[in-house]
Amino acid sequence: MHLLSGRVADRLVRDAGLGRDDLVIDFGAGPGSITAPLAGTGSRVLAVERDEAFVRALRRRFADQPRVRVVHDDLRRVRLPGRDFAVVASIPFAVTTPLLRRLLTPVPSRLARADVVVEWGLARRLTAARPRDLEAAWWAARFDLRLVRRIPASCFTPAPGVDAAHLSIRRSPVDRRTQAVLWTLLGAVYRRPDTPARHVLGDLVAHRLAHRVLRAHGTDPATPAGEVRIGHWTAVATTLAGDRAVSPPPLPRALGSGHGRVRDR
Ligand SMILES: C[S@+](CC[C@H](N)C(=O)[O-])C[C@H]1O[C@@H](n2cnc3c(N)ncnc32)[C@H](O)[C@@H]1O
Repeated sequence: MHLLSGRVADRLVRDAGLGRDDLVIDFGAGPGSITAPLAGTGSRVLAVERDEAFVRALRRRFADQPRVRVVHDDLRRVRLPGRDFAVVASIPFAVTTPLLRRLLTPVPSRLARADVVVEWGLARRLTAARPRDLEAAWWAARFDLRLVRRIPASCFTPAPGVDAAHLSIRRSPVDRRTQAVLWTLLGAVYRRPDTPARHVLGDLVAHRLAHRVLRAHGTDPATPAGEVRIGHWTAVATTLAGDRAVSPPPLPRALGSGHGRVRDR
């Protein structure tokens, strides 16, 4: 499935706001409809593609552009850069979730920003103010996820059965200690989403502190924990992380690697 018009690719690249200092990855580069405008930004571009014929064509097409490197690999396994990078890509629908897991789950992820095409329904789910599960909450608490626009199925060939969306992803400045608090907090929330927030938080810190912190962030302590907006949980975690009396358990090992899958136990 490839983009028919250059307009969608141009807009994605424009919104990404890249310059010469950036390193950007196009996952599933295909014929290069996104790689080409990316090359025009002057950034260093990695075009990852697993199909041999496309790889050969991409290498020919960008042979005179030393800042474009074509990587023949599977996006689920390719080594990710050890420095901050951006992603601009129309991600193959079948492997969107494994790729997002690699980019958004690990605590040490070097993903700084992404402008990607994903399935419309997935973009809607990931940008809900109240994520429906722990994984979506973990991503939304540490990255600003926005649905930029709908992209009709007719913009692709062959046309998929569903529309797509431009999803914008920007890393939020959440330090490691706050992430440790967040992990414990969100794990508790998604184990008991129907329980009042004050009880869920009150099982982790003193009841008076739980009450005070929830109120300070404009959350009624009686609200079911799963209905509290994700931005409020991030704010609560930030406040608690600043309190030296709070000592969160260490983050699980799976969150430190590039292959983390979010599980709450
Ligand atoms: C939906 S993507 C978009 C292609 C192009 N960037 C565009 O926007 O027109 C399709 C491309 O992803 C490649 N692809 C599919 N699965 C892949 C994987 N696991 N790793 C790397 N490339 C993959 C396919 O070979 C195909 O060229």
